[in-house]
Amino acid sequence: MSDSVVLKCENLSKFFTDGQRKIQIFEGLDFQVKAGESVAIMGASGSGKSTLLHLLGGLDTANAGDINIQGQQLSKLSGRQRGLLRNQHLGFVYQFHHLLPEFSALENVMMPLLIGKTAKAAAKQQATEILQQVGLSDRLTHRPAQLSGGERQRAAIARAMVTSPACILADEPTGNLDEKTASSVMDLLINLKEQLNTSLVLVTHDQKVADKMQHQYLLQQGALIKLS
Ligand SMILES: Nc1ncnc2c1ncn2[C@@H]1O[C@H](COP(=O)(O)OP(=O)(O)OP(=O)(O)O)[C@@H](O)[C@H]1O
Repeated sequence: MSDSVVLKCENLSKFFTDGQRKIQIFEGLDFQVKAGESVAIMGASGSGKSTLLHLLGGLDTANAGDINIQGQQLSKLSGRQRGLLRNQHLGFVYQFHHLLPEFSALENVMMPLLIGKTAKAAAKQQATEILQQVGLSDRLTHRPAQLSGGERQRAAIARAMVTSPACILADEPTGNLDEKTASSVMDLLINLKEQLNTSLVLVTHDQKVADKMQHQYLLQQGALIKLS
């Protein structure tokens, strides 16, 4: 495993305002993820886990502090540049698959490559290969509604991984699955991450899922505490 830092945040603070009231979610967070590392972020409901993941993915902006991804400081990028960085370096997996319903599994997985200007034939080949790796080679033309819950999450993982991103940001990726399916989807995610040396930052309530990660953090009362 290389020691290079893929994602780093320093002194990160976020609050929301509700009328006159300021709701501080967290303050002064420092956190970094090296190439190939896997990290679980745990914490009670409402502690700010999803908010942190949104900031790391450039989907929301911090009130203070810096986020650096692959050497690029998010606050210095335009919206377009942030979109490019997301497309090139990050992959996202959510609790609900967020596959586009009118497109097949293959088309959904090709999408990030096409957005990144990969030629259509090459995109089709790469998407087919990764769908084979996640065990969906006989589901290529199925639309999301024609897939099981576990299959949809496998397709969502394939879509997140197809660009070989530096880091995957996953928000409760197995939160909507039964225990057995969740376990096989997690094993698949970890397997692919190992093969591609992708870093993984995963938000979860589930201690069993967190135990599969190399490091664990707890978000509590606005602070991020390193547990392991
Ligand atoms: N856009 C917003 N405006 C105001 N408050 C918000 C906004 N987004 C989130 N919050 C508040 O910030 C807090 C943290 O929310 P967040 O979704 O990050 O928590 P979480 O730890 O991911 O919770 P859960 O485990 O239940 O998903 C919550 O109290 C939530 O109500």
